[in-house]
Parts: sequence; C-alpha cells; structure tokens
Amino acid sequence: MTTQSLTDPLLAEIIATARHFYYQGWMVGTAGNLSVRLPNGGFWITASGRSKGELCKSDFVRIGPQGKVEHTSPGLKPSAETAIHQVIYKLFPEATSCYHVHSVEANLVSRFVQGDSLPLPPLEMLKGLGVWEENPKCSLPIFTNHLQVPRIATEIEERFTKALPEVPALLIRDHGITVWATSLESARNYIELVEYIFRYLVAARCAGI
Ligand SMILES: CSC[C@@H](O)[C@@H](O)C(=O)COP(=O)(O)O
Ligand SMILES: [Zn+2]
Repeated sequence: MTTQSLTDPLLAEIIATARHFYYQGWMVGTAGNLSVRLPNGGFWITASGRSKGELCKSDFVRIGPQGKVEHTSPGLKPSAETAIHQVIYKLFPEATSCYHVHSVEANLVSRFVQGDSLPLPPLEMLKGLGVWEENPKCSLPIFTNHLQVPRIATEIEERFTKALPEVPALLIRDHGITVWATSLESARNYIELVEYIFRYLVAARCAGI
C-alpha cells in the first residue's frame, strides 16, 4: 500500500469530522486542530490558520517521527499547537488520533473551578470515555493557557508522567478541549461526549443544581 492510498481515507475522514465540529460551533474562525498518527510514528496535522469548515487534503502537514516537517504545501505551516499533539503521542503510544476544539461551554466550565482539575458529574456518558463505575468520581485535568504553546506541552508532559488522567482528555483554561484515542472515530466520539458533559455542567449551573 502506498503512503498516498494509506493517507487519503484518513484525511478525508478528518475533513468530514472538522466540518461536523465546525457546524457545531466548536471550530469557528479557524479554531482547533486535528491530527492522525501514522504507523512510523509521524503524523498528519491540520495546517495553521485554515478554516476548519472547508478543509481540503492540501491543508495538512506531515510531521516525521523525529518531529520535523516532512511534507507540506507552499505557504502552509503546521498547527501552532503541534507541540501538544507531539507530547500526547509521546505519552500515549497507543493513541492514533488527537483532536482539539474550542467551544463556548469548554471555556465556561474551565472557570467553574480555580484549581487544576474539573470534577465530572457521574453521568452515564462517562462510560463512553472508558469510566465503567457506579457513581464515578473522576475529574478532568485543567492546564494554564500559556502564550507559549511548548510551555503548555511541557506542563502536560510533567503532570501526566507523574499521574495519568482518568479520561483521555485535557482542558486548557479559557481555550478548549483536547482528546486522544486509538481511532479517528473514537476521537470524534470523545469530543462529542466531553462537549455533552460541558453543556450539562453549564445547564446544571443555570438550573441551580
Ligand atoms: C482562533 S485562533 C486559535 C489558535 O490560536 C489556536 O488555539 C487553535 O486552536 C488553532 O490554531 P492552528 O494554528 O490553526 O491549529
Ligand atoms: Zn486551540
């Protein structure tokens, strides 16, 4: 199988997912970035500053296994948040996809707590994120939105090296959610599940629960 025949369906799936997220209002104004890992350890990632509602196959940059840009098109730069995808793939060798989106609700809930963890409500939806417990008490790690993205990546690496998160997701305060998964389909589901939980948290606060 050639690199191209391997890559084309993956990029087509990411393009469809980005369009879906865009129409949910989670990738407006070029926000967010999506990547898929290749068997050699490199990955394709969305180029920086592209409208995520109308991506095409030339809007991706390939990062090699050593972290260098291997394939790009004229005028394209890799996502400004490539360092976060890199550290996720380093920390989670089984992950083959990493998705990051910005929603209003993610930003609201990131201010519901002052500390570095957001307690998650014990919703049935947590099973979709791999939490199979009755009345689970788990939380989502929150990171500071440093201007220098590599600093965010360093803090993710330091924290997750000490203790793995309970769910395959992290929240950057006032910024958005990042998830990782073993397939593109699972990563899409994880984004949807986490965003559902965020909507629930916002609605619960409005309802005074
Ligand atoms: C709307 S600007 C958002 C960016 O600063 C960043 O947070 C983002 O998610 C998209 O950056 P990109 O470089 O296009 O991958
Ligand atoms: Zn972002």
